[in-house]
Amino acid sequence: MEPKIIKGDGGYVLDDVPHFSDYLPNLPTYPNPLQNNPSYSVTKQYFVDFDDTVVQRAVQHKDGPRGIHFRRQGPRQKVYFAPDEVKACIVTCGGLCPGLNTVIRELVCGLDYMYGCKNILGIQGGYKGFYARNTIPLTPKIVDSIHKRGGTILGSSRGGYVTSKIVDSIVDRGINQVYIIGGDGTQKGASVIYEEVRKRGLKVAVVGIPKTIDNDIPIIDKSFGFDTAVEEAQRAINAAHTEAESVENGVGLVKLMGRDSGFIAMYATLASRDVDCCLIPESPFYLEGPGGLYEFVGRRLRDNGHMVIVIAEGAGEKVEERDASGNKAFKDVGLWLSHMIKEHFAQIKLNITLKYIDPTYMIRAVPANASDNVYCTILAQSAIHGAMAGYTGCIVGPVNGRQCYIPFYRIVDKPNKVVITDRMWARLLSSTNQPSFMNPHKEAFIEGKQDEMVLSKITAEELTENEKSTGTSTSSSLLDDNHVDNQLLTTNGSTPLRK
Ligand SMILES: Nc1ncnc2c1ncn2[C@@H]1O[C@H](COP(=O)(O)OP(=O)(O)O)[C@@H](O)[C@H]1O
Ligand SMILES: O=P(O)(O)OC[C@H]1O[C@](O)(COP(=O)(O)O)[C@@H](O)[C@@H]1O
Ligand SMILES: [Mg+2]
Repeated sequence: MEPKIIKGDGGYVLDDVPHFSDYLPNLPTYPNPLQNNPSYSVTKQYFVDFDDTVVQRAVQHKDGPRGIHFRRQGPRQKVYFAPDEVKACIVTCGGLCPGLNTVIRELVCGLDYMYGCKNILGIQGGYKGFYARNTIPLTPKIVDSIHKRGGTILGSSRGGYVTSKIVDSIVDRGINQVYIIGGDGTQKGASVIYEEVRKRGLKVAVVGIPKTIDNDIPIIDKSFGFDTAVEEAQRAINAAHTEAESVENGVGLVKLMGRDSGFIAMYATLASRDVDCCLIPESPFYLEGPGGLYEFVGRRLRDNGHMVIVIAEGAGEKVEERDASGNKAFKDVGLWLSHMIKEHFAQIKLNITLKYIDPTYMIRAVPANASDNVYCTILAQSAIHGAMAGYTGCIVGPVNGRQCYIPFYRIVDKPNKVVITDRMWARLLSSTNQPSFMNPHKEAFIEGKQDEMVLSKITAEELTENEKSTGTSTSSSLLDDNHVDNQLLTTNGSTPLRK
């Protein structure tokens, strides 16, 4: 996908999204029907100015370039579809996520109530449903109360992506608006569907709505369902804490989702304050020796009598196999860590009681909470406004709190990960006061990663790279934090921990 870059004064760059007019000149346009809708026409500012854009980086310097911007979402004065011309379809792909049904509901209701489009199809069972299943009609009545249920009424799947068959099905069914709800894998597929649609010269808008509890979609502030998942994870952490504090030397261990990105574990830890140690894929850890996990567990048990550990599923694990979409599939890291901790303390003859809680699917199978429901509504309406206005080849999502249209190529490039040299991870370390495992003199050895020894030492070049990619300059303060951590852990219990 060729980037569509528009440059302006002072280093202004608009990373624009594709539009029908890029490859289909002279299409007819129509006045936006919202102009006659009493709910909107009284709001003079309702239509978005063509030039409205949103800056990617909120923090700016006096003499710095204005930087990258994205096109602001919202209804335009002109639309590229007459209401009865629209044949829309909705598909949900990948793992479940709180809010999927809300997005489906709001797409159906928004298309009907705002633009008078009544021809809407549900594709069942993810991408393969385009060519292997029948569609179902969707109306506001059918979707009226689905937001109260978890999951997706359309069903979902991994794998089964065949571009030509999907686009053939779009053409055969006369579909001209495709709403694709899914995570990073899904949006990669959506991007290829857009390319094929464009190659065939079709007037079909392809718009993605990013979904994933992992929060691994870059550029956007966060993905829908993430908040709900973090909230639901609190119940597991509370249970682990209650169990741990009720016995002598109690250890509660909670495993949360997060294949490559530890956002759920990090935010659930920050929200809870009962967690003593959070382990995520981005931050290698080691068990033995000074600054290692065993030492820290021993210390917390001595000081507090109990402790809680949260571990993300992808933390320090060896990839066992791949799922149908090609994603990493792991052995249970929680079981492995439970076993290792129990064995270690048995060996040093300290009686501990460890309770392992795995709420994996519980945190994503629930309906969306209030804030995610609002977020899903905004995303669905933004997607509709964009497709009606002729935008395509993009996702919708918030950047610095403002909804934008972001070209596919921007988000399929590189997954969003916790940057351990960034302030948020530093906040977590200050909140739990756990070791950073950044001992510059030690290799972080992770059981199961023998083939892929992970070095905990972060090199100067890596820090500089991180600064470049995040625009932060926390590295030196973090190295200081790390220094303090190591001091705390090598004083053999004599230095009081902050907690
Ligand atoms: N690189 C890719 N190109 C095309 N389709 C893909 C790609 N990666 C994943 N998909 C398809 O997208 C769908 C969902 O992907 P998956 O990774 O399982 O979930 P998610 O979208 O939530 O990350 C699957 O049907 C999968 O086959
Ligand atoms: O067992 P499943 O359905 O493959 O789901 C497990 C995966 O789902 C996730 O929560 C989210 O995955 P996607 O967003 O890629 O669908 C991962 O963290 C986890 O590894
Ligand atoms: Mg994914």
